[in-house]
Amino acid sequence: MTIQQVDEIADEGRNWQARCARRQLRVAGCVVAIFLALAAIPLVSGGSFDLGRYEVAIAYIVVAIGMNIAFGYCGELILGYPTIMAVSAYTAGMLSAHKGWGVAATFPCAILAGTAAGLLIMGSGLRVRGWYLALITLFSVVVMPQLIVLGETWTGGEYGLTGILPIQFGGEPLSDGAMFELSLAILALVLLAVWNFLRSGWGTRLRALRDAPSGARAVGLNPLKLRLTVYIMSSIPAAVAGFYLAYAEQFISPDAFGMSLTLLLLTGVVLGGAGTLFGPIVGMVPLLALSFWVGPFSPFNAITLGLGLLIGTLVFPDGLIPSIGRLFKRGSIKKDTAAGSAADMHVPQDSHRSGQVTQLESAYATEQKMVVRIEDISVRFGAHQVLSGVTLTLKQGALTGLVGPNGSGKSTLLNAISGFIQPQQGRIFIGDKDLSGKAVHELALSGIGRTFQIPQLIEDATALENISLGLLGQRPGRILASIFRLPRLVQQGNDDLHRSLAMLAEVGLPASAISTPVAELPLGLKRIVEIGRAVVAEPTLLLLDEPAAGLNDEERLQLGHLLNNLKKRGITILVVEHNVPFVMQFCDDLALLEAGQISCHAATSAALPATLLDYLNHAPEQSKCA
Ligand SMILES: Nc1ncnc2c1ncn2[C@@H]1O[C@H](COP(=O)(O)OP(=O)(O)OP(=O)(O)O)[C@@H](O)[C@H]1O
Repeated sequence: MTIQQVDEIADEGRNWQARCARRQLRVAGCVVAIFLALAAIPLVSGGSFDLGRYEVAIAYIVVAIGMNIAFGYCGELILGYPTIMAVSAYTAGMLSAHKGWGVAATFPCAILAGTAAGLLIMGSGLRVRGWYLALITLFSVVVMPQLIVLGETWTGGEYGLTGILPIQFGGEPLSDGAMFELSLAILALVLLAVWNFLRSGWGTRLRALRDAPSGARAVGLNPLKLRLTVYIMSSIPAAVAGFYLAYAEQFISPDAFGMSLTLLLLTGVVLGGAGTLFGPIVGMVPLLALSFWVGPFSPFNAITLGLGLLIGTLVFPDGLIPSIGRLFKRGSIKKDTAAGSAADMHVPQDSHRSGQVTQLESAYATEQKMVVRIEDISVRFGAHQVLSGVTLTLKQGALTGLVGPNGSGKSTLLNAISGFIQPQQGRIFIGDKDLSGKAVHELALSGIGRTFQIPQLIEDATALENISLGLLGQRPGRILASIFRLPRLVQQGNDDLHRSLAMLAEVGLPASAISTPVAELPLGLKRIVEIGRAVVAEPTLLLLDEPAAGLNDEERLQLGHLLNNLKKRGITILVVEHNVPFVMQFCDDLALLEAGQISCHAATSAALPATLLDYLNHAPEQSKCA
């Protein structure tokens, strides 16, 4: 890549950062203006009935914001939020009504109880996904009102709980106006906390878990830890809303936490745009307005909500916010039609092939520079023995091509090395370190990077964001530091952004990839983005699964040059590839996998053994050596 091209990317990176900062400032300005306007409502509003309705509406919006973290950003179909609200509301209500506790004491109890209930309900998400998870969590919404009725001595049963003491300030109960301002303050704080949380890198982590779970694990993200974080973060707003409702109404009944609330929340999040920060607000406001217009207890309420969902999703299939965003973007996309062309790739020509490689496996094993050793790996699926005692040694900075017939187990071997499959026997060493039995994310953190036959990327994120995921996988992801936007974390985010930009330039992506969603890139560039994501974390071993598949001659050549450059950085590369000209041109040595074993391992710089030549000459016509 020329200095001019590197400068071009650095310029575009700076422009992109400036554009993002400007957009965030504009959005923050609008939000502050809206909140200030809303704060004036008590001055013009009719009275406590109207204010009470607005407070309920705001509480529901707070819950929808929490739901959006799990459902929108992480793709977890969790519907049990009314239950979390109920647990929190009843905890606060009962402690206040029966024990006379003040707000300072009931608040932590309610939030803890609500969050614990959230973890309990959502815990099944650690085992099941999709509709199973939806059904289990929905079940809690059906059961909760019955539990409340069963515990009527404490909860007041179906007639509701009364006697909740009002929130006091200076010995006086808060006025209706002050209660409304409190609800606004809660909404503002929750929105700010969630915004900070999502833009600190957690948003990218969660979207990776939603769209590319294997990719997320391959960069070092622990899905269990991520999901627990999501469950806690999405439960807290519901718990806060439940707590607030108990005090706002000073009366709670089981009817308030039923199925219709679930429907309202789901509709609002989907209609506004799941996975967008302001989607739940934009979706909930018209629905709540409709609901209040029809009457919350009217039989037409559910019908109106259902119609709203139907019409909304037909007209705005991705939700209101993405549709509005597309309208604004349309002009710029038209202008930028060349954004994703593979021909824009800027990969420097490598100056030389790697040095001599040794001939056979036994010889490799004695080399001082040996870094990766795969020993006696066996994998069986049921009765099907795919790998039987595969042993392979890879030298530092060498590019080894793993070839073999379809179904011979090449991808299985990559999966076994990277932890996606636990082999029945065998060991994997990087240097002296035995990595056998480790989980995928642990192996990623130990220096194993990989790509996939079908790229595992966040399709609606830009190439730059996808590459930065490689670094996010290495970071501990501190939740409180993210919410409070501690300067140390912001600095690290900036450093990571610059490293990701440098990687984008190094792998030869065009400057336009900084702001182009990868969904708009051709397959060749997607593969390069995946390589960038793996390499930015500076792996010791890079595993590539058919990176040249579907590429044209020019793109293959560019990919080969890129791999040569990565080798020069000392990265050991194992590439599964069917394309014979590609492996002959770029690989330092070739390993042939047949009948579950490495039948031959030799350097491409020397005369190839007959077994390997025979395989290469009988490879499919389109991939034969010219
Ligand atoms: N998770 C799995 N469960 C059961 N069988 C599997 C699984 N993964 C792979 N296999 C089987 O293992 C064998 C090897 O598959 P693998 O994908 O590793 O082959 P490959 O050499 O990479 O093939 P190709 O070159 O076509 O990609 C195939 O018969 C495949 O059906």
